[in-house]
Amino acid sequence: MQAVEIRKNRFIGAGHPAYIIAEIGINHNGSLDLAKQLISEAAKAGCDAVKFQKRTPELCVPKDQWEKQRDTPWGRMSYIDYKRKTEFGQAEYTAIDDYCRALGIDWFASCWDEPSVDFMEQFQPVLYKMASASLTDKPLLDRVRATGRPLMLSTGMSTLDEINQAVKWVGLDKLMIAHSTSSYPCPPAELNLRMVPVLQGMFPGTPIGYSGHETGLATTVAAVTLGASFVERHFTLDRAMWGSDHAASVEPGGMAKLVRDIRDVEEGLGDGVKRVYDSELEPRARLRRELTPNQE
Ligand SMILES: C=C(OP(=O)(O)O)C(=O)O
Repeated sequence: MQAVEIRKNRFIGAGHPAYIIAEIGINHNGSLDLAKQLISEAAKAGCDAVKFQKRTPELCVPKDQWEKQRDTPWGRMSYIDYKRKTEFGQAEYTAIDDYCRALGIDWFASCWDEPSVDFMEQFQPVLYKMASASLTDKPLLDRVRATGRPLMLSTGMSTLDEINQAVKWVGLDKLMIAHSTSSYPCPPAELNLRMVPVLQGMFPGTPIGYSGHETGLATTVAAVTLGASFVERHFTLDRAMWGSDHAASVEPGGMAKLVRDIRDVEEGLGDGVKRVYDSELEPRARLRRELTPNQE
């Protein structure tokens, strides 16, 4: 499997530590302060990157939903106004870019429409993520590919035919593919983690990862054991916060544990070459019975 170099000396793929992404998405609830706290906690937990979702609400919300009324922490308002209120713009993303640089953590976004890709380009992101919902959106995939940056393609809610079609459209250059199931939260029975090696078999030269929406941590660690070279989990300060993605997110303590467990598993997997370690010599001498020649 080839690795994709997303920035100088940071590769995603076989032989490199799993790239761990804290998906802030829309869990900042429109607050830059909250976004900064999330970035800081993700960096403390040892994550490689934080991720956001960038949309132009007028292009992403179907027209028949615009005027639907909704209760929000800011009072009752139309769905389109709510989406506008929770969308970050120039000032917030400039501050996020500065903050992430200062903390030494990567950041990028999934872009849900073409102007959002054009907007993100000013920040020269390490990569673009395409959400599972965008896998069949050829104009958007084309726009992202035209940037020449690495692409992480998520495959939730998709058939194998749709995945093959999307890969034909985008090509294999600097491509990474994430297995995912788009249920929030996703029950273990629908995680289907064996799709990680199946996708690896379908696309042998391409780093395969995992974008998880389960509530626990063990299954994300298992995805790494099965070969995922990057993982993404939603991230929140408090799962009880108002908003659609908080409940299926990981809190800072959980994220620190997840990072630690992934790093332990990566180290623990070893190289598969059987050897007797020096640390085993003393127990070996002490615990093995001394056999007489005719017992051997
Ligand atoms: C929804 C997203 O991703 P996924 O489909 O991997 O959950 C996203 O990145 O915005």
